[in-house]
Amino acid sequence: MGSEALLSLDGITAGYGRAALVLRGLSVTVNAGEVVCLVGPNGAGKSTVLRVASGLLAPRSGTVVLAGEDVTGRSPQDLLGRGMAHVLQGHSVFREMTVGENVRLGGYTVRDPVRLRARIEAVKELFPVVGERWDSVAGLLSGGQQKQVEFARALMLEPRVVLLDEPSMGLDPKTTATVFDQIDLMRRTGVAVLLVEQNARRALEMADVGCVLDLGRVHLSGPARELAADPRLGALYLGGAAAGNGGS
Ligand SMILES: Nc1ncnc2c1ncn2[C@@H]1O[C@H](COP(=O)(O)OP(=O)(O)OP(=O)(O)O)[C@@H](O)[C@H]1O
Repeated sequence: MGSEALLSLDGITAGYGRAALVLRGLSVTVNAGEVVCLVGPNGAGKSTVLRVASGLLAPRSGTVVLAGEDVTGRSPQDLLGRGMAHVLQGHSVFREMTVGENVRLGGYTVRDPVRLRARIEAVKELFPVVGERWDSVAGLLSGGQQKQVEFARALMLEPRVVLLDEPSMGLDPKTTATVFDQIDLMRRTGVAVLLVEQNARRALEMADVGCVLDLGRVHLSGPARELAADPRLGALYLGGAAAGNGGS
């Protein structure tokens, strides 16, 4: 679906403080209605790619283009307002607040009450558990349910690009499948999804395009299912979370 490039990172170099560069000429493009999955060993720089895309880390060189506009170096708030949503690794729901309060936080800049109500209804439809547990304290939900609350919160502003950092982390296989189904639903709404996953095999089964990061750049890329079958993918993990045993 859709061939409109919504997010393009081009020739990105980036790093932290005086330490060696983490990204060294990285380029990746995500089209509307497409899931692009970044895989690679621990420390390869996958989360760093998402941080550069969402404005949390300014690149040293290279460009970030969102829906045709050069947004390199813009703040996370600015990028959020332009349609970039970043769901961080781990759990980021406010555990003491209700599901409804968490979701409403994602729409705090929506001034029009009619639009706000419409967005709430839209995310409840996409993630039924959000509606069912609206008044529950978020910390009482299971890990997978909390992840769906995070997704709902991220979609409140109708983002064009969603960055997902290891959404299956800590989830059992059944819940992981549910979360991946939800990512598929996001894709069907026309959102461009840039996904980081350790669970390479499962993620590549669902993604459209796969990119293997190594030494700070995209080392291998292509149609996700072809990449999943590429023996070089396993070799790059060097006995770590190899594609063949990363699935669960
Ligand atoms: N805030 C930070 N300050 C300094 N160095 C950092 C910071 N965050 C990450 N790094 C370093 O940058 C490199 C890439 O980290 P990053 O988290 O992007 O990798 P990753 O591929 O997402 O790893 P993982 O699969 O383990 O989550 C690592 O060497 C890491 O130590």
